[in-house]
Amino acid sequence: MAEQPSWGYSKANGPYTWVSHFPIAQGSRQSPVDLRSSDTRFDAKLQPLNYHYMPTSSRILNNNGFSFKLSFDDSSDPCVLSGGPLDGHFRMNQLHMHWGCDEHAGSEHSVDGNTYAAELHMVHWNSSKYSNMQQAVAQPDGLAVIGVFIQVGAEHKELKKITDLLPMITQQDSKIELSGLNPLLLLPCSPAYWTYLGSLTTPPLYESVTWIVMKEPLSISSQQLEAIQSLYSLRSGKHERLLNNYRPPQLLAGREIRASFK
Ligand SMILES: NS(=O)(=O)c1cccc(F)c1F
Ligand SMILES: [Zn+2]
Repeated sequence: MAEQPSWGYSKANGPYTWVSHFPIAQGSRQSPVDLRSSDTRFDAKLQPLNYHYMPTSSRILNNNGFSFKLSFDDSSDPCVLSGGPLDGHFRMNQLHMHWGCDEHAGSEHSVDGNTYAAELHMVHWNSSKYSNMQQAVAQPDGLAVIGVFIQVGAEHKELKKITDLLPMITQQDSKIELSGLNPLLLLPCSPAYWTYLGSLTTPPLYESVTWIVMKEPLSISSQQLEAIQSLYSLRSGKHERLLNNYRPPQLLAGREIRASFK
């Protein structure tokens, strides 16, 4: 079996090339999408989201070569999401971000064509139906990801616990302990969200995600955005800045986007 070239975000291996090794890239349930007002419908039956999130104990913050991710030990005192559009309980497995090289592009979802500086993803797996993330990740009802837009403004105190550590993990695969992060403080004040059925936005692009995108963005300082944008990757063998790690919007292909707000 030929070694699969590693995917990435450069011209040579970026989002427009992923279909060659991951044909589902042209599927009918791909993410991200542009959240267009003309495609969204207020759904009064949508429940509020329920978070049973505790300040986490020791966690690993590692860089997979394209982003940093905070992995949670989802066996003990898990952070659990339920309600909203979801059936059952979903355990948080990791959180990570996507960004670009300027503050007006970097999010994956967009709102009526408008993009943000970055987007936080909080990845949960369906612990009511599956035993772990690996089992759930390819199932159509396997994952729920909360997307939170990020714009430049006031400093974000809770995200500072992450951005302060980033200069220490600029090398690919470096890891560092982070404890005491409270994921609840990474959510915006407003409970308003959009929801639709989509996919992972990175290979293998499994169509297994119920997306929940929060309407209200978080603000971080320009210094915090700088720290995020200064992550380096050795993935291509060269020590280079990560210029961007966001996938462009995909076809809605007739899907419905529901809004929890009018
Ligand atoms: N960008 S993303 O949230 O769709 C994502 C990426 C990698 C693994 C995942 F489980 C996942 F959900
Ligand atoms: Zn993501």
